[in-house]
Amino acid sequence: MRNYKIATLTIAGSDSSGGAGIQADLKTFSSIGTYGMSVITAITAQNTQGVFGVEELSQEIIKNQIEVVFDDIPPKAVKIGMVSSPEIILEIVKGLNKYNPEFVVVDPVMISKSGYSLLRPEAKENLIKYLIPKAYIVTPNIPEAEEIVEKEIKTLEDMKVAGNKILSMGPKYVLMKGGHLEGDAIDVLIGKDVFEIYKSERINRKNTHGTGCTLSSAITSYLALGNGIKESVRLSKEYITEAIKYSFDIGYGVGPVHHFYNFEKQEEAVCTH
Ligand SMILES: Nc1ncnc2c1ncn2[C@@H]1O[C@H](COP(=O)(O)OP(=O)(O)O)[C@@H](O)[C@H]1O
Ligand SMILES: Cc1ncc(COP(=O)(O)O)c(N)n1
Repeated sequence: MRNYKIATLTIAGSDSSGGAGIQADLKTFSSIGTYGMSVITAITAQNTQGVFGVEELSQEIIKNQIEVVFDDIPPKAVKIGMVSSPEIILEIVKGLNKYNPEFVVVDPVMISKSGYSLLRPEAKENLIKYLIPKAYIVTPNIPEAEEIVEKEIKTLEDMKVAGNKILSMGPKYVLMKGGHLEGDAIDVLIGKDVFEIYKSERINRKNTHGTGCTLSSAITSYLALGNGIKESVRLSKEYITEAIKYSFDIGYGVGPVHHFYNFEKQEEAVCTH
């Protein structure tokens, strides 16, 4: 059930092509039905073919954005994506400590699908030490989880082991995303008293730019709307699966998912009656 009076915030990088980062997050919030706000950490010159430039914003303007947003429209849930540098991470953690939002969803963005590094190597330590412990849920993909636990992940069993290791770093839940393995797209939710597997058929489409951003923003919206963790992940998995299924070719490279497939479906239903 949509409720545009419930505010959600994304703290992330801008993707000029609109498929990932801040733009994907705001589209997802809007599609699922929460009021979306943004704190921009970095600007990328990016399209469906790659990332061609990155400029980080100053700590000062990041702090400023966080404070004016929280002081005026406190978000029910916050999603954190590209954080780029050790200093930016510390600034965000300061903000989280000051305002203490109910739900913090951390998508530990490290490398874009096109292979460009979106997290400086020296920032990994702060990510693990300060940001991951603040998370209600952290949502690594396979390469990110491998980087965090410093171990290869090849099987579902490896995903469980790595997920438990990340859980021991302090978040309440870990969602290990299996999009990078072969076969069905299997994600695993791990918590102290929770273990759930979410499985969908692998969709044979190239348009997966921004899938991780979209999934984590969907979880943020569903949590903000009052769903429990298992239901939020189930609904988000359903949303990303359909968004990939309905994706269309735009640009010359790896295209975005269709964030508003649900609206198009509704229109089709109205037209046929
Ligand atoms: N080809 C696909 N078909 C169906 N689901 C997919 C596909 N690729 C990724 N997913 C799903 O999309 C979500 C994002 O996954 P993943 O690709 O692992 O993350 P990221 O975008 O961060 O690299 C997960 O729920 C994953 O299972
Ligand atoms: C600003 C920004 N944030 C996140 C991603 C990751 O998305 P993907 O893994 O689909 O490239 C990205 N490409 N750009």
